[in-house]
Amino acid sequence: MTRSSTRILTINGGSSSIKFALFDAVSTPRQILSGMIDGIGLSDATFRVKHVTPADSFSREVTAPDRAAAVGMLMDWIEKDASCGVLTAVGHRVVHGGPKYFEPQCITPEMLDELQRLTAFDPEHLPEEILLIEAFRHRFPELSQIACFDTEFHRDLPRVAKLLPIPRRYEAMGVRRYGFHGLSYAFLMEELARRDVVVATAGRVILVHLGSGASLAAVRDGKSIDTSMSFTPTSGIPMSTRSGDLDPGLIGYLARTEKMTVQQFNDMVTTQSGLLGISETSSDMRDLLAHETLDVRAAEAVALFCYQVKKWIGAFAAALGGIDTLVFAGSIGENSPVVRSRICAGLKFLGVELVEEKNAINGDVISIATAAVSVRVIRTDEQFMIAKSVIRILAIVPNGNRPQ
Ligand SMILES: Nc1ncnc2c1ncn2[C@@H]1O[C@H](COP(=O)(O)OP(=O)(O)O)[C@@H](O)[C@H]1O
Ligand SMILES: CC(=O)OP(=O)(O)O
Ligand SMILES: [Mg+2]
Repeated sequence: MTRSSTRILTINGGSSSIKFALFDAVSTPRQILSGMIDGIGLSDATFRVKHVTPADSFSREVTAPDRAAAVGMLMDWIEKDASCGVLTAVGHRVVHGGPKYFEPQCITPEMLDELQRLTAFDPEHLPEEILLIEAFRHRFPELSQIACFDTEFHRDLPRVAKLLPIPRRYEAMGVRRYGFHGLSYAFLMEELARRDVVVATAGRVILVHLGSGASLAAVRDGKSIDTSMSFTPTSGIPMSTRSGDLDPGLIGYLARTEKMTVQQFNDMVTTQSGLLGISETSSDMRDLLAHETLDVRAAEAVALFCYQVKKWIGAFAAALGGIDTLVFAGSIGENSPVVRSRICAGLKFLGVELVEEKNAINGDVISIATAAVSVRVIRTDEQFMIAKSVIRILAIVPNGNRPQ
C-alpha cells in the first residue's frame, strides 16, 4: 500500500470504546480497514485492526487509561502506519446535535462551541465526541472534519411523536423527541430499497437496531414517523447498561429514600441498568445467553429485553397501521437467532412468522414466504454512511483529489 492513496477516516466514539474505519476516497466508499480501541479506562484495553490485507491486521493489548490516551494512540498509528495511506478528511458520528444540527456538515470552531453548550443534551456521548474532534484538530489542523448526526433520520417526526407531555415551554428550549441511531437507520433503508424498493419507499417498516445501545424506528413511505429513543439515548427499550424508559416518579422516590443525587441517578440509568442491572453479571448478550440456564438473573435479563422489543413492535405496528417489513440489525439483531425468535414469538397475529432454519443462519429473509410481513436481517454500517457524507460534502472526486 502506498502512502499516496487518499483516505477518509470515520470515527464512532462510544463511552468505553473508539470504533473507526478507513475508506478509499472514491465515489462509493471502499472500506480498507475497521478497528477499535476498547476497554478504555480499564486495565485490559485492546487496539484491534482488521485490514483488507490480512498481514496488516493486528490485535494488541494497550494502556489507555482515558480517552485522551486512546485517541493519541489512534493518531500516532495513523501517522506512522503506511497501510493507512494519506488522510483527506475525518468524519465523526455525533450522536446529538440538539435543535440546531441535523444534516452532515463541516465542523467549525463555532459548531464546536455550540456542541459544548449542547453537552447537557447528551452528557454520555457529546463530551467524548468533542474530545475526539478537538484532538484531531490539534494534531492535524489542516484536515477537514465532518460531523454526521444520529438525529437527522428522525428530523421530521410528526408533531404527535415529537412532543413530550411536559409543560409546553420546554419545547422552545429544545426538549422534544429527537431519536438516534439515524446513521444505521438510513443505511438500512438504503439496503432495503435495493431489496424491495416498493416497501422502502411506500411501505410500513419497523427497523430494530439491537446493539449495546438499542432502539426501534417506525418508518412509513421511507420517513421516520416514530422511534423508541426520545430526548436522550437513555430512553426507549432496555439496553446493555441503559435502563430505557422508566417511571419518572422513580427519581423522586430514590431522592427521598436513598438521598440519591441527580448525578447518581444518571450514572445508574446509563451505566448500571439494562442487561447489566438485571443480570448483575454482564452487559453482554452473549454472556447472558450462555448462562441463562444456570442463572435466573441472566434468563430474566434476556426475557425482559425480548419482551420490551416485542412490545415496541406492537406499538409501532399500531402507529403504522400494520407492518410490511421488519428489519433486525446491530450486533444482537444481526447475530442472535434466539433473540430474534423470542422477539417474534406470538406476533403471528401481526403477520410475523419466522422460518427457524433461515433464522438460525441469520438469513437475509427469515420469514415464511406467505407471511404478511417479511422479516429481514441486514448488517448495518454506520461508518459507511459517514464516509459517504464526507465524500459528498467535500466533493471528493473519484481519484481522491478535491476539485480546485
Ligand atoms: N452472536 C451474538 N449473539 C448475541 N449477541 C451478540 C452477538 N454478537 C454480539 N452480540 C452483542 O451485541 C452487543 C454489541 O452490539 P454492537 O452493535 O456491536 O454495539 P455498539 O456498536 O453499540 O457498541 C453486545 O451486547 C454483544 O453481546
Ligand atoms: C445512540 C446510541 O445509543 O448509540 P450507541 O448504540 O452507539 O451507544
Ligand atoms: Mg452503536
